[in-house]
Amino acid sequence: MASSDDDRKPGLLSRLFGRGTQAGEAGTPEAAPADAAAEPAAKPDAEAAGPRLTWWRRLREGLSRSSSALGTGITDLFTKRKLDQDTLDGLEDVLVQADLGIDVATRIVEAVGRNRVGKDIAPEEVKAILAREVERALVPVATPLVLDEARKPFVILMVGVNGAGKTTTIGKLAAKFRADGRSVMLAAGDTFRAAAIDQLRVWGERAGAPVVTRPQGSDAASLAYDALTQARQEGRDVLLIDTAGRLQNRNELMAELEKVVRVIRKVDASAPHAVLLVLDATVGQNAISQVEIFGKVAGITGLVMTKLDGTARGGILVALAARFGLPIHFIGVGEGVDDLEPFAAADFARAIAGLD
Ligand SMILES: Nc1nc2c(ncn2[C@@H]2O[C@H](COP(=O)(O)OP(=O)(O)OP(=O)(O)O)[C@@H](O)[C@H]2O)c(=O)[nH]1
Repeated sequence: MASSDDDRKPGLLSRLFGRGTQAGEAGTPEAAPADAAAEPAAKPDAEAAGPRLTWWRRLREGLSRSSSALGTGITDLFTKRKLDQDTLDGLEDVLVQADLGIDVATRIVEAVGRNRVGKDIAPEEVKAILAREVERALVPVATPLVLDEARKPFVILMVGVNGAGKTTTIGKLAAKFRADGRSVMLAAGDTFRAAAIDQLRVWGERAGAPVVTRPQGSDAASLAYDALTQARQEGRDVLLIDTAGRLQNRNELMAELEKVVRVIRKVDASAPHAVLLVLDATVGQNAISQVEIFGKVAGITGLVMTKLDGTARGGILVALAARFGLPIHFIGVGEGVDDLEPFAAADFARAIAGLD
């Protein structure tokens, strides 16, 4: 059953989540779950007390582990040294270790080496070239998620491995869509984990979006079917469907995901209108096989990369962009509601290169 929240109160949402408020004012849901993972908007005390960080600062700080790994490698190589082949080889190693992928690494090394061998080159100059080449690789995939108003509801299916951040991302997206004045419904399709259902309920309450749930262990496909039927009847703008995390090598679970897609299409042959693969940046190269396999099973239309704040391997996003060319819609740099933003190529490139 959907909860009976009044979901047409964007004012409430802006009070709870709106930009320009203190993070610490983010409101406490009445039914706070016991599960720690179900406290999505909690912010560190220091941040709650201080002025809100702008997205740029959060991005810059979130990517600091990746940028300092790159920055240290570059500084060590390029300080007070004329550029030679050894330095360029060393640079390639640093870039590959930062998970940028061999194609982009080669392009950056070529760009740094062009007309500069035997000359002085400062680390800052290398970082600027790095930022420029990374941006060039990312521009084609930095595509916003466009909600087609003709689809009512616009159905978004969230897929990914366990713990990638699907439920949290749904909560953050629901808050964004509500802040834009859209009517949103959530479907707690992760029927394996009771905590995931509770977690989604809390996010739904916060965002003012009713959450369709079934008891733990229920059939995820039939829940998705019911949720879409209900969202249609109620004229919702957006339906976000959570799914249980599954490893890409577990065939039976992947088959279940196919079933969810098939069943959704019985209600609306054009649905799902977006299938977003949520990728945890900390997994590094494993993200590549996740994109390949989820792409085959569920027909991914776009990517969301989370936990860029928890890793030095943020470069994986660049490798994925170069390899698959799939749209990257959003990136996450923390657990709070404001820690997810549309993906912008230039900002990401400057942040990972450690430039201000
Ligand atoms: N640091 C950080 N943590 C995040 C981010 N996004 C999600 N998380 C955390 O990652 C953990 C897992 O997130 P969930 O949303 O429960 O992941 P899930 O994919 O729904 O997990 P399953 O239900 O097991 O499939 C939670 O503790 C989230 O708060 C992020 O961008 N940065």
